[in-house]
Amino acid sequence: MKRGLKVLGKVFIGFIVLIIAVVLGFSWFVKANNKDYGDHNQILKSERQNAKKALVVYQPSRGKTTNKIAESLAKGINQSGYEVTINYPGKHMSKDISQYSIVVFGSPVYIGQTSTTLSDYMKSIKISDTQKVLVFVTGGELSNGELDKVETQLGSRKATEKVGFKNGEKDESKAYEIGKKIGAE
Ligand SMILES: Cc1cc2nc3c(=O)[nH]c(=O)nc-3n(C[C@H](O)[C@H](O)[C@H](O)COP(=O)(O)O)c2cc1C
Repeated sequence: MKRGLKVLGKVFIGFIVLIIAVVLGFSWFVKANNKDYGDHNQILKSERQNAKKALVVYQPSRGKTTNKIAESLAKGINQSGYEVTINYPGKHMSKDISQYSIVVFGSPVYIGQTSTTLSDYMKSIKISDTQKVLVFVTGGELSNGELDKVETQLGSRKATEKVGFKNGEKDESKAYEIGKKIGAE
């Protein structure tokens, strides 16, 4: 009887430790999604003279999936003749984005949540109706809700295009083609 209670106690403690580890692990991911990672300005130049400009702003993800998608989209837009600026959202970013004809916003999804660093930046800027806006999210189990949540941060206007990347093998080439297409339109 005493031994049985001892085993039960150990199982209970193990269960509590497991729960704490899971909660800490989840909060680590959520925290990363809401962190300002600072200036990571990168410019893809165009060979065209007086090339039109595009901006790709994305929250990096732990495994770099979102980074790869953002870079592929940027390469596609660049291939269509645009000079593309890529950066993370945050306080370092200019609030005047009127020079960009195309603007891309991207976020990973952790526990149903998109990045608040990205949404705070989106809420702080003005986007005109003449600018093309692409919104994307990355996740394993996406529903339309996450994309809509990011689009809501645009205020009264809608995104030109919304894409969810579900961590598939061909996501990077798909992103490249989408970038090329939006740059060519
Ligand atoms: C702790 C955790 C929670 C996650 N929650 C979701 C979720 O709620 N919905 C979803 O679509 N994907 C979810 N994912 C998958 C990530 O969104 C997906 O892997 C995303 O592309 C970020 O990739 P990366 O961290 O591998 O770079 C989760 C992943 C982890 C590790």
